Amino acid sequence: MTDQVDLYKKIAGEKAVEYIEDGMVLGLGSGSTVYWTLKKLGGLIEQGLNIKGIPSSLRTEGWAKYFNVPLTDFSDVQVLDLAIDGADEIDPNFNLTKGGGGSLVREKMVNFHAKKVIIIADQSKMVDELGKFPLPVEVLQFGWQVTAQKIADLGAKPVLRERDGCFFVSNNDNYILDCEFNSIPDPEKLHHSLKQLLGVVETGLFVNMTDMVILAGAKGVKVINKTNQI
Ligand SMILES: O=C(CO)[C@H](O)[C@H](O)COP(=O)(O)O
Repeated sequence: MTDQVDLYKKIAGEKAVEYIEDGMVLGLGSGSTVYWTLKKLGGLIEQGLNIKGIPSSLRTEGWAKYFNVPLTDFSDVQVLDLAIDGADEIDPNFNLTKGGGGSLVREKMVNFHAKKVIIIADQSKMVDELGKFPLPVEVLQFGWQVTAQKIADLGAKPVLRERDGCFFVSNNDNYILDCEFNSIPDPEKLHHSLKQLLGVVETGLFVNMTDMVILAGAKGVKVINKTNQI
């Protein structure tokens, strides 16, 4: 990642806090862009802002604690006011590919239960069609080989994710298959086809869940609402 991309992530991440209001319960997404939101949020909390958040990954939980962001969970609140999250790809209909960091199940739960979802990203994440970024699919460890074969039958090349020479294990103790589809013309249809396969826990396709996208790039920061998309 270039310093420039890092800067765009910081700009988008910090911009998102403008939509946070006192008393809100927040969904705290995952990834390096969200890091900047959490850092900025920590500063506002120090100045008296009163919010609490549900983290969508153990990594986010660690950052939130570091920045003194009060945390809660679904035993305490069932509806969140606002979720702020990153993405790996965003299409013109605001469908997303997520899960590059391996937290897609918790991210989807947090976003699904939020009244409003804001996605923050650098400009490069905006694409004409999803699919260049291999689609992360969370699967049970048990029998992952047969699940991978069934996904391959749908036209993908699934690769079991590894980190540091070991199989990557998600926060939910599952594996991730990074599935090269190259082109995903109908994200909703593909999501449903994958969900029908035994062994698939969740897909990284987030369809019809995003209300606003904040994109930062060479031309500055752009806030795009679902109603006036590009
Ligand atoms: O879906 C995610 C993690 O599972 C992240 O939101 C996505 O990978 C974007 O990350 P980053 O902000 O680091 O580019």
